[in-house]
Amino acid sequence: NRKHRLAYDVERVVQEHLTYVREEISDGWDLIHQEGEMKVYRREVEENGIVVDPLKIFHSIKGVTGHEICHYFWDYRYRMEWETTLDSTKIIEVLEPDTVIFFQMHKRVWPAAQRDSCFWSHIRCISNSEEDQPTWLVVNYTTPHHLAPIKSPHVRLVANVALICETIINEPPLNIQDIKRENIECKLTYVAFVNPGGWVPSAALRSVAKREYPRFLKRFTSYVLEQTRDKPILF
Ligand SMILES: O=S(=O)(CCO)c1ccc(-c2ccc(C3CCCC3)c([C@@H]3C[C@@H]3c3ccccn3)c2)cc1
Repeated sequence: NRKHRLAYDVERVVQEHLTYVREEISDGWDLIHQEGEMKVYRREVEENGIVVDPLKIFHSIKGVTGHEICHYFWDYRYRMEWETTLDSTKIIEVLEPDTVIFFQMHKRVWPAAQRDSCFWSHIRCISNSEEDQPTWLVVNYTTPHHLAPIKSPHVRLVANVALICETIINEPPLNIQDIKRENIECKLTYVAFVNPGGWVPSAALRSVAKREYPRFLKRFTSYVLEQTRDKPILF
């Protein structure tokens, strides 16, 4: 039986991401940016002349767990502290404790019209059978909502975004409570399928994406490091 009206959609999209995240970077993906452990790949795709380039970022961050990364990404309370490309974000519906619906106003990227987005956002822990750490993930997926009417001149973004995290414990000490932050590492995969929802100059959008995604992920992961530095590890 269904937990809420979007439960089937959430399940389907989560399973899709779990299937594709393991897919090796095949040909057709260009490495467009590399910075330390961060590798940013993009495929150039246009639909009806609109740039909808899929984006895939691999990154590993020492000193935090996948649970901590997903917690700070999903929880709206922190969003405006790390998201510099938003004018506003608000929860418009809580479907269940780990699934909410957000409405966001994105900062205008001249000369394009201002974008807004409405998506369900779901956080989940997937504990695999082996003893190693579970996988944590967050999915943000566009959904219509009566409290998020599309109002001109704003253009509704269409987004399917996932942040999938594994936690690695390097040189595990004998008992788990002795694990220190220098023993842990989060390996994350961030995928974003963003359709700007209306025409944007291709070159402009590609250069904005190339600049903004690495910046956004770097700022977000630095924010989590600083928030968790002196807190007990959240596995
Ligand atoms: O990871 S999330 O779910 C975090 C929750 O907020 C997410 C991240 C990014 C976006 C996003 C929204 C708008 C735009 C463009 C489209 C036309 C004009 C603005 C872009 C383009 C790719 C460039 C971009 C990339 C990163 C950050 C901002 N800008 C991306 C949406 C959701």
